[in-house]
Amino acid sequence: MGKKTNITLIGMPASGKSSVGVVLAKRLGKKFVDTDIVIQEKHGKLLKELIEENGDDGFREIEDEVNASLDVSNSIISPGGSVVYGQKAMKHLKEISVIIYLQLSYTAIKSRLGDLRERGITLKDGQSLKDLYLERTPLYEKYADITINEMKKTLAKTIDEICEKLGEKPRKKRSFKEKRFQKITNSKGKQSREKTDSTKSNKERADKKRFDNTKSVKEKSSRTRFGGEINPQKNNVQRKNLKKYFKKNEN
Ligand SMILES: Nc1ncnc2c1ncn2[C@@H]1O[C@H](COP(=O)(O)OP(=O)(O)O)[C@@H](O)[C@H]1O
Ligand SMILES: O=C(O)C1=C[C@@H](OP(=O)(O)O)[C@@H](O)[C@H](O)C1
Ligand SMILES: [Mg+2]
Repeated sequence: MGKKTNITLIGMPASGKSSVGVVLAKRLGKKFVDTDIVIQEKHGKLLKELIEENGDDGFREIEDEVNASLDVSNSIISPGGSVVYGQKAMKHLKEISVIIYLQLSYTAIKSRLGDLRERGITLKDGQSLKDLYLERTPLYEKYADITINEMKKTLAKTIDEICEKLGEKPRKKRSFKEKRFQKITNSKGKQSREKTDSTKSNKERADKKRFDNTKSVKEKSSRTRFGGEINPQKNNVQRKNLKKYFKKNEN
């Protein structure tokens, strides 16, 4: 497993092979290959059309052939869910990649899937989604090097778990405080926290802008009135005078 630079995701349709695959590729700095797209490109037709024209068995032959001749490196490979029927394809994918099975319950798959035929799933006449799930589960289990249970996990959590199982460094998690507040240093070198701009409400942003504008107008007028730069920290008399001046002018 150590020398393999490719990762192949297998699992039922809608288990997330394509959506998890593309994000995982970005996370690990790898290329992304959706072999359903390779099939469409090669045959110049949509998967749905290929299934209609060639039947389920004909489509699976095409799928087997395309996946078996995949020549890629440093890639996340996301084949279609039916790839596990292809012996040539699975032998090849096993040789060139670490195989990860994205496992999800039947109920979760059913609720994620919309119109089965529209989505182009290869179902034999009279076969239900439940039959398909039961038929395929042992095949996914047979080929998997690693199994990830996706139940009740967000896409990000699934990716974290894949990385963990692959022995990749975990993403540095920022604490709630870090996300909401940024560290600021005042003129005395003391550190405190202020809400980050992206987490401020519109009202808070508007208030801050108004405060900053007022501050700069006050600073400007104080310079004009008292001449040149002032240092309020050092000059208490000047500070007191300034306070009086602003109080008088604000009323
Ligand atoms: N936690 C999740 N992880 C991955 N996909 C999810 C998740 N929750 C909902 N989904 C949805 O499930 C579907 C997965 O589809 P897709 O990535 O095409 O799967 P596959 O390639 O295995 O058929 C997408 O519509 C995606 O938005
Ligand atoms: O499981 C299937 O029968 C299929 C799944 C599809 O891919 P996804 O698993 O990416 O949806 C696609 O390859 C084809 O329409 C057949
Ligand atoms: Mg897919």
